[in-house]
Amino acid sequence: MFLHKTYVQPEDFFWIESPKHGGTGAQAKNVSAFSAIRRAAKKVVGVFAFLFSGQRNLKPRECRSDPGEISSTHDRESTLSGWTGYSSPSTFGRSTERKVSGQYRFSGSRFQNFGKDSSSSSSKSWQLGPVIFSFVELQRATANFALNNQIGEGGFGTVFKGKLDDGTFVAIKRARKNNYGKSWLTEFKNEIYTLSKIEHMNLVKLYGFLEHEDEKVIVVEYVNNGNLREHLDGLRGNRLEMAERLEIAIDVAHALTYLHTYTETAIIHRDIKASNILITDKLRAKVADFGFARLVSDDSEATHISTQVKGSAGYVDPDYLRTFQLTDKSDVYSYGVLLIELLTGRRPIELKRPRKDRLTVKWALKRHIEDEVVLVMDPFLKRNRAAIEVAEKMLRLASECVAPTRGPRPSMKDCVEKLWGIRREMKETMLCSSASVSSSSSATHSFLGRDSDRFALPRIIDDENTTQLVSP
Ligand SMILES: Nc1ncnc2c1ncn2[C@@H]1O[C@H](COP(=O)(O)OP(=O)(O)OP(=O)(O)O)[C@@H](O)[C@H]1O
Repeated sequence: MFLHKTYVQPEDFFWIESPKHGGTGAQAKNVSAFSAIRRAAKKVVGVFAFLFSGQRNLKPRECRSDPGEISSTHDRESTLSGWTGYSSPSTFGRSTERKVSGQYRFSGSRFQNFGKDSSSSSSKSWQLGPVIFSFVELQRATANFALNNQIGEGGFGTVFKGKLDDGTFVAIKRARKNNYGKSWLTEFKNEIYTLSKIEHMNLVKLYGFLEHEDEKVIVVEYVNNGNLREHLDGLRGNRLEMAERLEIAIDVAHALTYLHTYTETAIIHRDIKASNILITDKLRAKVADFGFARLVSDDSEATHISTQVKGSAGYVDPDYLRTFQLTDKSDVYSYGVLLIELLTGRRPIELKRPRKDRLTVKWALKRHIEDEVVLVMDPFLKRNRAAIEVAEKMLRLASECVAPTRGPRPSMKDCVEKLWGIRREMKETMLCSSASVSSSSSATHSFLGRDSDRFALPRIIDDENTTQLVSP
């Protein structure tokens, strides 16, 4: 419960930890629900004031107003809470190649969500919107940032697993202290701002942050089963099966479609890669790490934004590298690389391989042209008919995504539709194979749903259709 915590006064633009509010005393616990709600509202105002500081001197009251500015998007956003994958037909087919807005805009809808949720006095305050944590609280959550709570390391800093006072597990991203350049600070604010605007089951949720003296910390939803790269490397138990890889591909495609098409302001992630795809215990995917993300305005005239190139080696769109023009199709390129990574198990760049095989995309596409898809498949994947068919179709889709120029690349929404088609066909193939196997022999088959909440896929244990594993 955080309603007793420090709240930003509306007139403040920067949060300063105040001992007067920082404790967990009985007095604080006794605040009425009404005053708690008001204080939490002020705190949300403060979060956004913090984000806007240095960009424009925005008074909190102004955040709420400007109905003209928000009216076109508000209805859409309000229909999106609890989004499950498909919605907002009005946006079907609209171009998502839009230009970056000059200033970040705040729609005000978060206040409305806040008002709605706050009727429950038992709700956790981060559910009402991002909150500002105290350092003491985060120290408590991580046993003073103990080494054994460390779960990751990235360009930004160190990631810790933490347990908040209310029992919620969180991931706490603590910035490296010698890191504080201008662009780094932008990355920090960017991640908070972008995450605060989004809500989707395939994207990590922002709970709050801390900016106090030289401490910069982001607190997000904890995703408990490592990242995709760890799964492909076999560091997380069983290797992923083809059906599981396909589910992950669909989850990531949903997340990107949401970001490109259904958010109030379109968002380009800019750093899609396997280590930024977090995996749940049910083997579902959540996209993380919005440090490089860019918001784009809804100007249908604009086709791109010009920006300094950001991203990770092997995943960056060559068209973006060449032109410095960023569009949502740059995410589509990275997504194509990710599809190939899912199929092959290889990293995009593998320096230990012979020169001609080092660039995985090039290597895989050559095999695709030569009709040797089975040789591209991760050696740990079963080679049954259904899996090979999925590999062929996924590779075809990946080859479209990694087209050298952005024009012919599909949108993420197109990818979602194609992937659902692949999934449907895989299910049919599996059912056919399963039926023919059981009628011609006593081969066993079972219906397992280890991977998915969606619905169980048949998993053929019999390997009658297995082709010989040929090492590439
Ligand atoms: N919400 C989370 N839940 C669980 N683990 C996480 C979470 N966020 C990050 N991690 C773990 O920490 C690792 C590093 O995450 P982080 O987002 O800091 O990487 P990064 O800074 O983007 O790295 P890079 O700069 O190389 O892109 C992830 O690969 C993941 O294993």
